Amino acid sequence: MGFTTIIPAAGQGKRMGTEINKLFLEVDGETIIRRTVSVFQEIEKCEQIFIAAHPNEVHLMEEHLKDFSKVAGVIPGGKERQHSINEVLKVLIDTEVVMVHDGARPFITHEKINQLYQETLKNNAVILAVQAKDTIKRVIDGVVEETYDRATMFQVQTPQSFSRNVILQAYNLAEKDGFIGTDDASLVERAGYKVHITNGDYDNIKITTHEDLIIADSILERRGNCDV
Ligand SMILES: Nc1ccn([C@@H]2O[C@H](COP(=O)(O)OP(=O)(O)OP(=O)(O)O)[C@@H](O)[C@H]2O)c(=O)n1
Ligand SMILES: C[C@](O)(CO)[C@H](O)COP(=O)(O)O
Repeated sequence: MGFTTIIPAAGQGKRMGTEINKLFLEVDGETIIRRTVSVFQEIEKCEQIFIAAHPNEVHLMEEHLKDFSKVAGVIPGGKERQHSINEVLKVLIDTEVVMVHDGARPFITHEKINQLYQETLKNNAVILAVQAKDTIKRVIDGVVEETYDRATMFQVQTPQSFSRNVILQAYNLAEKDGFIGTDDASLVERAGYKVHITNGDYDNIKITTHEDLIIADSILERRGNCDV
């Protein structure tokens, strides 16, 4: 038994501010999306990878990733990240565990993916998270409403991993209710399941703005370009 990976890659990269989808930008000579896909390609338990691509970039993405044998399909994505993932869920068969991982997080490691997979076999819904380093406050109209106990605050990452029936049920319910969440786990939570966390990695950044490219270079330099 193994798992299927869904990689949402259909965004516009508006906050990056480049003309092309940020996932086609290169970090140290390799595109962000190829870096992300190659980590999953090398994981023995990853059986297949589906990519959600912008409808205008499906062919480009297929060509760009054609040498990855585990890429089983490039599916046209939707308006929001959640819609893109939902389009892939509709074509998924023959898998018991589904991992969703942002195309924009190329520094995920083999160790973290394998750890997450093992945890998903014990619990049906598991996500990577790191302890918040800053104090988190709830703010409305520029005024602080509440300060949270930092010990209970976590920043969540991807991959987020689920038994197939759990993620399918959660996505169907969200679609029925017109609910849009900023991550997959929030859909699973509102469907009534317990979502567990396992230790993430502060290097597992989501490349979102231009400054993140500088951080990306420094992560690669520290890793010597090989430690995944
Ligand atoms: N309609 C969308 C929007 C986002 N994504 C993907 O979801 C991941 C996380 O999204 P984010 O980093 O916010 O990427 P963008 O949406 O491209 O960025 P922005 O919000 O700045 O436009 C990315 O891999 C992105 O390609 C997607 O598949 N479909
Ligand atoms: C799913 C996610 O990466 C968890 O941190 C994040 O919520 C994606 O957010 P975005 O708005 O699509 O960048």
